[in-house]
Amino acid sequence: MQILTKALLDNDQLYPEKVLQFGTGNFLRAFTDWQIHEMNKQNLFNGRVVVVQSTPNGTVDMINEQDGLYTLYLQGIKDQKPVSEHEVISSVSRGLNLVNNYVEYLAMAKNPELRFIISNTTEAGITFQVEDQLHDRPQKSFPGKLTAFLYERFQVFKGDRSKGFIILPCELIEENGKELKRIVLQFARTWNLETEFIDWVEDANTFCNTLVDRIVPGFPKDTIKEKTEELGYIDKLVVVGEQFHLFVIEGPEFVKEEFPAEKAGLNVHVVDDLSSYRLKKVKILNGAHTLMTPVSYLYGLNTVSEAVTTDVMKEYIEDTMFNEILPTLSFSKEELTNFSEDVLNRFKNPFIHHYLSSIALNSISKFKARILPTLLDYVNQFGKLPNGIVFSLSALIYFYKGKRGTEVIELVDDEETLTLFKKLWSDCDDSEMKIGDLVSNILSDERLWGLNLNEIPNLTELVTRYVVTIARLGMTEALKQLPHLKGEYNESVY
Ligand SMILES: NC(=O)c1ccc[n+]([C@@H]2O[C@H](COP(=O)([O-])OP(=O)(O)OC[C@H]3O[C@@H](n4cnc5c(N)ncnc54)[C@H](O)[C@@H]3O)[C@@H](O)[C@H]2O)c1
Ligand SMILES: O=P(O)(O)OC[C@@H](O)[C@@H](O)[C@H](O)[C@H](O)CO
Repeated sequence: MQILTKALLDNDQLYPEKVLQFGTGNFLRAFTDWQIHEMNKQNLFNGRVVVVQSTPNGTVDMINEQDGLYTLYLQGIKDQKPVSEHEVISSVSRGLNLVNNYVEYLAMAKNPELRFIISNTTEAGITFQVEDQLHDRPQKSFPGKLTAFLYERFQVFKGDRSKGFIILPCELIEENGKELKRIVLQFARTWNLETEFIDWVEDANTFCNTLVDRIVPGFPKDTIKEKTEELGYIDKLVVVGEQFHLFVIEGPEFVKEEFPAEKAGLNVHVVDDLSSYRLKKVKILNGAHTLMTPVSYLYGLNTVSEAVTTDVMKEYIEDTMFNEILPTLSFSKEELTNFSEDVLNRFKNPFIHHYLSSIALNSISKFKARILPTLLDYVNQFGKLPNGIVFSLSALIYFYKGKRGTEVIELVDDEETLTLFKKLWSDCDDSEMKIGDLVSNILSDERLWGLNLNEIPNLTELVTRYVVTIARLGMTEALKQLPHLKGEYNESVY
């Protein structure tokens, strides 16, 4: 069987390179690269993407081996019917590995048609790294690399204001565009670059805040054999995503003209303020993912669809979403209910195997960003603890013991966090006193949570009670007991 390359395609339209993309992962290939492909099909964009790899485990070698081509499966409910479609995406021109191809990377700054910079370097990517220098090849951080590229552009076109970029970071952090710009300017100052360059970064470039939404489990490791037979060629870069997509860009009107995805019929919106979209999506969708992961995994389940369709778990997830997350949001009840029901239907997508283990990556910082604000809002608004959320926090602490029965859980988090949990759990037996000490130690750690959680009334006691129950009875039994353990907190507030 042949590998997917240009030789297998009839249509070999060579559009100019208009987009520089940082991050070679599944998500962007199923999201913005697909959107560009869709716009190209309608002659609305007529441009291609150069993908640059920043970390050693990227995919550029495979991208180049396949002439930038890959197959995207979009599976889910479309117009109320289950749909599975697949298509070869041809919007990527080539990939560059910055360790070997830094000269080619900087040379792209000379291309007058280059207009967009898109990134998804995970939440860890948009950071300032003090050791980065302008002359490094490459700089370690993504903003460091970007600053060096922008400086090259500024020099090549002698500060021409018409040669700046529209910058669309897709990392799931608050005000991603604003934060990226802040760090680029920090590098410019740290590297003592001219004030004219700083002015050019400010005036000629548009850093947009964005919000992305599409569930992309990535490479279909379970079904690749059947898919390869169906396709009739070998594709090492197959990506699976759901049908649903939403891209909200906070930016000026001209972005809509230059990135005419909405005109192409896609669910892409250029708006003045995306905060309400973000609040709903992160608190409800990502919040529910993060909330269910340790509980469902310890219960013995492996995927999101299993979790939202297994009776006791379904009840736990829905109860917590509707009674604890939703009441902290100030949108109409109807809007929140509809949004949550849509999210639950997306989670049930029978085609998609979205592994809880992949959502579990960096769970502590995800809990802090995606659930903790809801816990705090709930306590402030209602003067009591949200039990379902507290139970998830307890399950998370137990999850970081690293065992599901006899199976070892491959925890992926930063070194410091893993070392802390390992030490605390190795000193702990199942006695209430020891677990109480462990819980109190973890909750007090401001590096993990940004504040001392022991200061929240009754939280330490309730988490201890739940962790003890999980440790002694196991998750299945603990979950069954949750309604009784809730005691006085059991009534609904919504
Ligand atoms: N998969 C989804 O369903 C989905 C949906 C919306 C948003 N996202 C966001 O996408 C990210 C994960 O991306 P993915 O699903 O494509 O995973 P992935 O592992 O396929 O890709 C991650 C990419 O980030 C790069 N990267 C990782 N750490 C980096 C760092 N410190 N600096 C620079 N680059 C770095 C990797 O090289 C890789 O190219 C998450 O941050 C998530 O919030 C994912
Ligand atoms: O991608 P992560 O690891 O940051 O978070 C896991 C999921 O919550 C996330 O990927 C969602 O599926 C996505 O944000 C939906 O748009």
